[in-house]
Amino acid sequence: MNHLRVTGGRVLRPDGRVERADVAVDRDEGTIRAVGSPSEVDEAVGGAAAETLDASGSLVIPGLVNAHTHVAMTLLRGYADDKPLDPWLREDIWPAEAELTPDDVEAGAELGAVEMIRSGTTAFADMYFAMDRVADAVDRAGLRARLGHGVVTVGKDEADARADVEESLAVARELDGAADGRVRTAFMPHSLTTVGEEFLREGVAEAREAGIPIHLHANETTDEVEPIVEERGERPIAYAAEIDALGPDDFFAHGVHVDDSEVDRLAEAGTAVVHCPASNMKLASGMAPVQRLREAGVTVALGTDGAASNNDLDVFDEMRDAAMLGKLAADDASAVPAAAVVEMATAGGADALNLPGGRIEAGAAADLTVVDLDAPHLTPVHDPVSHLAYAARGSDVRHTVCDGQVLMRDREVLTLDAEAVQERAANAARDLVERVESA
Ligand SMILES: N[C@@H](CCSC[C@H]1O[C@@H](n2cnc3c(=O)[nH]cnc32)[C@H](O)[C@@H]1O)C(=O)O
Ligand SMILES: [Zn+2]
Repeated sequence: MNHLRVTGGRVLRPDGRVERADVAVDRDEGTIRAVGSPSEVDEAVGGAAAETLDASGSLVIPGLVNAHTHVAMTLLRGYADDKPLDPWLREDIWPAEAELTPDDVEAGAELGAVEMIRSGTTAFADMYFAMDRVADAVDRAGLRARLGHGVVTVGKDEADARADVEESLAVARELDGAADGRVRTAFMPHSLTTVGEEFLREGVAEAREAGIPIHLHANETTDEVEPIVEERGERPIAYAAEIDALGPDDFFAHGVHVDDSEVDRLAEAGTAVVHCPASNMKLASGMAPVQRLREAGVTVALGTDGAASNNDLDVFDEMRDAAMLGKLAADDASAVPAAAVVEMATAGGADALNLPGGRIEAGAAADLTVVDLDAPHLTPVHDPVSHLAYAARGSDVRHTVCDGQVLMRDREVLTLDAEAVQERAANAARDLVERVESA
């Protein structure tokens, strides 16, 4: 067996316990072979020689999952801030995106990949365009992702709108299984208000036939809920169900303005919600009822959303924001506790995206993050799970492993040339802004 051994650390197990253990990874299979004491692991792997990753003084956790982003928006980080969603998109973001080339998308996706690897994220969901270039970046980076082309039909003529739907379906069919199976796909209408009903119905029907899941922005702002209620006399989640977009493999971003009936429908349907607390705070969209969603049995994952509304891709920040905002939203300091946000960022994310990973146990995908606890801001360690939620940062990540491959060792990214990626992205962003200004 071609074997990687993570040694000397403490390991976060699926039941939330933290125990001293080694982890043996079968690199050919990309799976975890054994978790246990050094001698137990020796026995399980038959003494096979191994590459080792030192985890002493560190915590080994499942690779974090960023379940909703637009990764190439790293190029627009800090480009337009301090506005609500609708004018922010229409006045700043969409005009800039109109000038983005496929090369830019690739440069931004690579930058995002470096940022994610460095902060311990091993899997993400991405809604954008030029997705073949995003898939290439995922392939080179060694990450895992569920990718889709975002469809917008408002303001487009019939032919353009239909072409956008067709492109999303084609991308979902063609890219599924790319990067040695680490890329999976979804049909991704942008939202229930930016895609017209007939296009939603047609696209969803085709996606269903092909077994492709659906991802969209849902109930993000009141501006998005009210027109649906006014026009249809029903709330967005009911509308989603009516057009057959509320299935057990589907996952919706935001779910900020969902009422009790919608929470129950999501739970019954098994549709996951990706909570994006930083984006919701920054755009002043509102507070998602995370505690209520979880109590109802909805799978809740965490997402950063794009870097232009966050402004980074660090899932550690998202854990802390989710805990803080969840308490404020519920008016209860015991709501959304540390263990809950850690679960949302790991198993919850993997379950929402229906991707392997999210749990450190024999047979699971070898997607692991090793967090260095030897730092002043992480001392003392009364409770490592508390530290993950409330005190650790992405920069505390030491090693990142995805699908059994070491993507970062001792804070050095191995799969991409981080410096070159950063320089290319900075140049692409500068040129982009020049084009936007002269357009
Ligand atoms: N094919 C579409 C692109 C859709 S990609 C997904 C879109 O979501 C946008 N976006 C980013 N963050 C948010 C958010 O928080 N809510 C809604 N849309 C967002 C993003 O800028 C991007 O335009 C077109 O040609 O316009
Ligand atoms: Zn988004």
